[in-house]
Amino acid sequence: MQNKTLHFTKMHGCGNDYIYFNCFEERVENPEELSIRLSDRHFGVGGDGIVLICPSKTADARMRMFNADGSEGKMCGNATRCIGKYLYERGGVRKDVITLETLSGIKTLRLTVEDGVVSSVQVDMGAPVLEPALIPVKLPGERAVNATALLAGETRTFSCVSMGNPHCVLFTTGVAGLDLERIGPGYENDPLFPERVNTEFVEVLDPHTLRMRVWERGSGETLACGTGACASAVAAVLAGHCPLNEDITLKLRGGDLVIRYTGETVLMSGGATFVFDGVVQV
Ligand SMILES: N[C@H](CCC[C@H](N)C(=O)O)C(=O)O
Repeated sequence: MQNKTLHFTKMHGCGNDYIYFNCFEERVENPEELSIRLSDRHFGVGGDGIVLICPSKTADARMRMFNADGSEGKMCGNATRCIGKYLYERGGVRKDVITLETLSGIKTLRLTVEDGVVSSVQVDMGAPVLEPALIPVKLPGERAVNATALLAGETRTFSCVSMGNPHCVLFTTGVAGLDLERIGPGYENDPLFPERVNTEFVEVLDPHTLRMRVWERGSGETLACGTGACASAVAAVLAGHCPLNEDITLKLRGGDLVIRYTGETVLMSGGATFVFDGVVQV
């Protein structure tokens, strides 16, 4: 049988890089296996996973994203901004307000366009979820904010927030020096989290600035995590480190995101970048 090829576009949001497929034009079979193979930075294209941009009956497009280990994520903040840019500049969706169907509901994207080029995207990420059973995390009570429990082998204080996907946020110092390759898997796979968890390590620089590193479920350390930045900002507001309804800059290894928790919803603003196009044998 002749080898099938697929066209892809490599994009990143703050260095969180994915391999994008336009499924309005080409069908992707077995995305789980494809993500594992193509995410490999030596034997594949290289990326934190793959993202499918698909037709939708209820929005301008539908997103499916797969981590580098093939697991499907229910939401991906950095990918939503890249999809907004892709749809406007290459997908014929010439609107500055675009809707995107995800496994965590329909998100509204507001594009800043300069001379036909999308320079920034604001995503309404929706309300954070704090009920432990909905994150999910095996902790008692109505919310797991500033909870103290055994986590990754030690008693620690942390907050759990879902932005459609599960996050565990720890406030600490010396974030730049953490050995995430060594400690990350212990958090990701802790039995407190029945669906595993994305873990953010956050340093409060001032009431409007947080430094964050992340160990992502299914992809390891990434240079940025949009949902993680949102979860970190919500946890910081709830802990009294940052103000409600004001812009908070999240300084990530791959760039900055601006997050605002209004009390009802979370707004995420940041860039999106085309890197290259290619054709892959599948
Ligand atoms: N690893 C995440 C999905 C990607 C989230 C992240 N890249 C973002 O930008 O939100 C999960 O399994 O829930």
